Amino acid sequence: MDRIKIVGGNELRGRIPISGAKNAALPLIIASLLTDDTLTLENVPHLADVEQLIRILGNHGVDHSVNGRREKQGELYARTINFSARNIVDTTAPYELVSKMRASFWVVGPLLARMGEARVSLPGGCAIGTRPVDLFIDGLQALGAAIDVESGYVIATARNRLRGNRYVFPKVSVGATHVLMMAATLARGETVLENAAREPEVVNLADCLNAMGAKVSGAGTSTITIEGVESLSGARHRVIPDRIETGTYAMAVAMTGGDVLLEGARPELLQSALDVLAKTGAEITPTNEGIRVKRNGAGITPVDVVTEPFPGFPTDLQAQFMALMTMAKGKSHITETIFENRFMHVQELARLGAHISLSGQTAVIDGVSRLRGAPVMATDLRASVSLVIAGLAAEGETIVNRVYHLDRGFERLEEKLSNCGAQIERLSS
Ligand SMILES: CC(=O)N[C@H]1[C@@H](OP(=O)(O)OP(=O)(O)OC[C@H]2O[C@@H](n3ccc(=O)[nH]c3=O)[C@H](O)[C@@H]2O)O[C@H](CO)[C@@H](O)[C@@H]1O
Ligand SMILES: C=C(OP(=O)(O)O)C(=O)O
Repeated sequence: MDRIKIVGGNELRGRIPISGAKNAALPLIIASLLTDDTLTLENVPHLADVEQLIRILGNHGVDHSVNGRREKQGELYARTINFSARNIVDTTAPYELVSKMRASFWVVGPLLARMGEARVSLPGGCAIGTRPVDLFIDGLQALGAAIDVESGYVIATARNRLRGNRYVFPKVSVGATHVLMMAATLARGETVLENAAREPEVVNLADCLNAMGAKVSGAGTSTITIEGVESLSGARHRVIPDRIETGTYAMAVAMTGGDVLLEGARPELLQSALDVLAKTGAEITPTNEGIRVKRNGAGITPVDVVTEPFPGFPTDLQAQFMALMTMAKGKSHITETIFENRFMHVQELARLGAHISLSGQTAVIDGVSRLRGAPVMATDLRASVSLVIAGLAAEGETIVNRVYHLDRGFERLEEKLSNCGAQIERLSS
């Protein structure tokens, strides 16, 4: 299994190109199931989750072709991928494929809306909480679907087309918002989703659906209205830059010190996180090319954060921010409100010398003046990258095990960081 070796202590200086967002690309790829025309997606990142989803869609009969730029002998990046779901040959998404990734469950919406049936395994994904699917089931039932859960599969049918309805989410859910929005595009009549997720990825999906001929309004607010249409067409659409990757590298610079331009990053996608970073003492400057992050000399000021749905501080940056706070000049509190088990990085950061105690859903971090490298291991994607950030600032060598978590969500991580002066390499075994 591959590992990442980091020798910490170098400042980061240079430019980091921000990739297309994993969490935007995944629902957009799934939206290709809604039409028998070609959906062309630009700026699709090369990530394990994307490749896995393409395999899952292939199983349903979706063809794809890839174009992109190639750097040296490496993989294609900044890819444009054409998806064609002309013939859907199978409406079952099997356990072997779906159990590896949460978002693959979302095929349930388009398959049901277009084919009138879907049989989808209950999902897997990052081990950060129980992650039930009750809101998907409730919401699809509100649109007229009949749903059974049998032997680990959700079996959904809507023989006479889904029917538009009003559905109020009892809790904000990004995934359930994506799925109900996609399903409602082909339903009979109007659907109104209230207490919907307002994440930029929801807006990106709504824009794509509208380019395909859907009638979606209000995405980005908590009320989304969808007027169902008979069918959708093909379109060409661009994946937004990854706000979590942006925030991750911004926190890395805030931690190591230095000066980096995050190319192509868009500040409005992560304003709350940038505001918090500015309070820690980092200098954040939006430019025509992206976001410039700088920290020279001065130490890191402790700041308290609470994770919240967008536009609040994102749970997907909680672990990275905790890494930064381990070296702050004093005590900070981080409260996780989205997932009940998203503190797996705490004990690993402690291996590097961090002082963190847990009190329910709040971590209390007592900043230390230095971290020391150590072998560490993480159980999920963002926790893994928090260990990379800490390793970049720690003295000596850090080995991060279970790199496959990182490969799910960070494109060319070692290359992007080493181009800015980090000593980081992948050890293949
Ligand atoms: C691929 C992708 O985009 N993943 C993101 C998505 O995950 P995902 O879409 O899975 O997250 P949700 O927004 O659905 O989860 C929010 C909360 O709602 C709960 N819930 C969700 C659905 C449901 O049926 N019942 C229920 O109780 C979840 O357990 C969690 O406590 O949004 C999360 C919250 O911003 C991010 O951390 C993930 O990176
Ligand atoms: C939790 C994440 O992904 P997933 O929802 O696919 O598990 C993430 O991207 O941080």
